[in-house]
Amino acid sequence: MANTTLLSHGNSTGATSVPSLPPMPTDLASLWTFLYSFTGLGDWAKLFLIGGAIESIRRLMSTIWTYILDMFFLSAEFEEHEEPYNWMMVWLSKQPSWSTARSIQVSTHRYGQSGTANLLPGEEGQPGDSKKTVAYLPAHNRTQYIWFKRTWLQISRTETQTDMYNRYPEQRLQISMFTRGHKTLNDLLLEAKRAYKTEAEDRINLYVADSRYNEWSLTGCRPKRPLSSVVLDKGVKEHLLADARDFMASEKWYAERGIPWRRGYLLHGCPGSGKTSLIHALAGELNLPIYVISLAKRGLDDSNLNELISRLPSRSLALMEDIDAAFYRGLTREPPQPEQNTSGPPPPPGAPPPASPQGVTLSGLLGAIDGVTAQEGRILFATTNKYSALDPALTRPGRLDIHIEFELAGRWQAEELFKCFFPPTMEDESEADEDILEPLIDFDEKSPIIEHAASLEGPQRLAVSFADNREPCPPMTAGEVSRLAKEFADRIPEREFSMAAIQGLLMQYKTRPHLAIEETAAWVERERRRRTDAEKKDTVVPVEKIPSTPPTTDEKIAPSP
Ligand SMILES: Nc1ncnc2c1ncn2[C@@H]1O[C@H](COP(=O)(O)OP(=O)(O)OP(=O)(O)O)[C@@H](O)[C@H]1O
Repeated sequence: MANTTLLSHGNSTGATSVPSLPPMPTDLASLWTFLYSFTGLGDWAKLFLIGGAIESIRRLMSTIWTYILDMFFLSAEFEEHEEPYNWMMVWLSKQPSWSTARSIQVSTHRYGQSGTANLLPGEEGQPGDSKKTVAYLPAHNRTQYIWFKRTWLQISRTETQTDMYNRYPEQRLQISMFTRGHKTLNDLLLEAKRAYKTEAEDRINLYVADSRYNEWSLTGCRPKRPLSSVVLDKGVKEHLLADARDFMASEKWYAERGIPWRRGYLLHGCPGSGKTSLIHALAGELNLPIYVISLAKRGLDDSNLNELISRLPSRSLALMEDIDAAFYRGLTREPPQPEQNTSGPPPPPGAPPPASPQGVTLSGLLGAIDGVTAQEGRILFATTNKYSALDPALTRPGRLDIHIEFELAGRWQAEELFKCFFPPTMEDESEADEDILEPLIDFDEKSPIIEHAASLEGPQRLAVSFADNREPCPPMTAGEVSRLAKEFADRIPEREFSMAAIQGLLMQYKTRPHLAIEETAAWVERERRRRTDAEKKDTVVPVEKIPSTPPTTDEKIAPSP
């Protein structure tokens, strides 16, 4: 009241009067009464309380819902760099649901299966093409539903960013299902794995190191190569196969004697003699995937290599090609020397030494091959063309137990290779009939194409030889093939050319065995001349110019590092 009086007094000049304020609160109750006296604030308080209550109820409901979902829904995630992702994608591509789905991805990706898949459903394609059709898959960033054995599956595919430039986006697949136990998921995985394996039955999976995660990643697969197509001196491949089979079946034997269950093979010798081809064929026989280790790969150092080798799955085949070439100046136990920078300004004082060009050292490699972290149950194959450059520590038993030398082709190998190229297509005739087939090379008796080819000379003749490779091979009995093979081998000098070179010769006459034999002597002369010229010039032998591109059967398992 005193205030009011005061104000009244102040307004004695005739100004309008101001209503009096409630007294200032002195305790909590009066503070509440004081605040409540402001009508707007009271409404705000009500709103606040109601909003808070609604949000709490929403959160509670969400927790209960998540709990219910967790109880009744099972959610499985698949990441692109892991193998189950490929199983699932192959399985999904086989589901008929996508042919009627409203939102799909049309994909030519084969998820670890080899070959291309470019045909559309119903499309015929060229003869000889792969008959694989493009796959229909669930679209990205959409949730889709399909049934699996009366269980409802919710499928979502997403792409996650792995670095700030999103250079290597990673695909993820999430499958949720309305089920309490893991049985349905196991059944699904089993079915997907089976579908994947059926597709890959006659193939070998190839893995290389993925530098992003330093993990193995499936790069593709190759058709299995029949062991019979690799022609080596008698008994070599049989011995190797028997040894590898025995090793795979001897886990207990190794454990009982405390010997690490590992086996190493070193294949050495001249280029193009079948080292890689043999490994490829053996992997197919043993049904093992191949893990290619490129020691010269940029960024691979001792610790990465160690980690990779320790991550090799048991029962796998690790391949180190050109093991000598992986090292900067041959294999040595010396630590890597940093390169001398002879050009450009000298490094500032205190600057770190330049990075060594040598990522993996010999001691790092030795440790990785048989160190404590090295995986058990794996077979290691190493190849080299420079056996003498290898350190004895690397080639000692325990690391590389069996060494096999590959020589230039012998006559017997040339003969067998010829038989591989021209298998018999007719039943053997009686002995009497076989005699009629003599003499072996008789161009008068051959088809007009052969007659024409025989009448040509030099490069023209070579050009015709490729153009005519589409002609069917003349039918031959086993007896005739044997005689032709012998005739061919007699014209190949013993241990002078590699099997790859002889294969190159036969490739030019894929369907004309007689012409191949006829051409052999000239080919040998040409090769010798080329070699002498190259030796004179001391240069690399250039590959012979080929007039048209024949189909290639490059059997390299992995690209050279
Ligand atoms: N012994 C062989 N039997 C059958 N084919 C062979 C043989 N040797 C080589 N070839 C053929 O030659 C080509 C090259 O063979 P491969 O790559 O296996 O030789 P390599 O010894 O591993 O050569 P490099 O040492 O240069 O890597 C392949 O196409 C393969 O089919």
